[in-house]
Amino acid sequence: MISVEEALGRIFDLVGPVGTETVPLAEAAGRILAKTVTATRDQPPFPASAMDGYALRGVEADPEAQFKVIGEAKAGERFTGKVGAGQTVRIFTGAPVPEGADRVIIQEDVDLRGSLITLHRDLSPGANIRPAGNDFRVGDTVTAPRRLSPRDVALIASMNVPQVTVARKPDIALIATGDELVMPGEEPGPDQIIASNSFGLKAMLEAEGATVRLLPIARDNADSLRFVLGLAASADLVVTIGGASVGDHDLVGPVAAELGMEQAFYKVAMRPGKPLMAGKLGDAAMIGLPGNPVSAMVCGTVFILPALRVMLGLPAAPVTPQTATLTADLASNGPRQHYMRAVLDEAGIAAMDRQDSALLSVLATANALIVRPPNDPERAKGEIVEYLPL
Ligand SMILES: Nc1nc2c(c(=O)[nH]1)N[C@H]1C(S)=C(S)[C@@H](COP(=O)(O)OP(=O)(O)OC[C@H]3O[C@@H](n4cnc5c(N)ncnc54)[C@H](O)[C@@H]3O)O[C@H]1N2
Ligand code: MOO
Repeated sequence: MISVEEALGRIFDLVGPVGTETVPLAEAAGRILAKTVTATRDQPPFPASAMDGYALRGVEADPEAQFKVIGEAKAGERFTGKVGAGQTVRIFTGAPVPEGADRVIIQEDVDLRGSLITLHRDLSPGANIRPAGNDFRVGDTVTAPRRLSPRDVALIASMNVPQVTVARKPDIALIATGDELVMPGEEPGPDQIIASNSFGLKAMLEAEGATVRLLPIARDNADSLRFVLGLAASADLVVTIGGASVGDHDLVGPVAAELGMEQAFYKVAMRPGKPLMAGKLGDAAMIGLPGNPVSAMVCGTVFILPALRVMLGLPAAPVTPQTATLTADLASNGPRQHYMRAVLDEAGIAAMDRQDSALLSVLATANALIVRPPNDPERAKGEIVEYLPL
């Protein structure tokens, strides 16, 4: 059995960036920017008023000084003349500051009578002018790779860039296996249960940026598994669920081998998730997840999400653990790295009572996985432990 770190390294060797596509900016949020965006203009493109008020020559802004209003500048329409001595231009927020003026007096600091303004005795400080290029200049960049936030999208729009090059969404084929499984909404037989892992994993991987195809459930015979694996042929990553262990009906390893899978590893020193396998099946990477629901979701978090990030052009890196203070003792750990379902709150973190890898109700209540290294000794309340947020 290899360590989690070694397994993740071997999975990184199986995957690479899947290529790029161009999308309209309106559809770019959440996508991974693949090509750095460069501003094609300055923002603001001219010195702009930051307030509604009166533009004038700052040296003349003495208390109770008077100015003649000679015109108006609004956002979208500049005043084309020049502001001279004793003159002012009525100006609104976002308007180009007229030539000759270098200060905007806010309208609250002014009395207007006819076409004459008188400044108040106490004036608010500041010129109230945003210099040209104050926000960004031609040539400034939004660098790739990065996941585009709504804030990035607003900035790119402001740079007058209508479409962006992003990583193509990796195509992931998900295959649940087992005679015991039916789809949610179907009528299960007396010995059957509902396929759940595929739905949890689809949600997890799509939230990260993949397109996930749920293929038909493969039955516990080689023909069925061969057939469904055939449907996955064009995928970037094939993920099977279940049938990975050592039982007579655990066929994923043998059938994938028969189809030419080059195995990178089988079995990892982790809990849950021990019977994990990975390899290359044709051009696709293949990951065989254990069937126990919590094992599948934990392996998805620890291995598939980091692999997906590499496929999206992001750096190869494990999920970054965080630290928290234990609010309850922990027993010593065995030889496998243990990902314990836990609840994190303001007081700290505590492992949940039931850690069976079949319990989705426990996983759904958990909001963190405490990471226990192999052979970690007993840990007492108050000690610091590492965890992965869920
Ligand atoms: N003799 C041994 N038995 C087992 C070992 C072992 O080392 N020696 N390992 C155990 C561990 S650990 C795990 S994890 C499981 C993994 O087994 P498989 O990957 O072969 O999974 P299955 O047997 O197909 O299923 C296990 C369990 O999960 C349920 N399942 C499967 N797929 C789904 C799905 N899509 N949605 C919901 N539930 C699913 C399945 O019904 C079983 O209950 O093996 C142990 N055994
Ligand atoms: O490795 Mo199994 O995943 O502990 O239930």
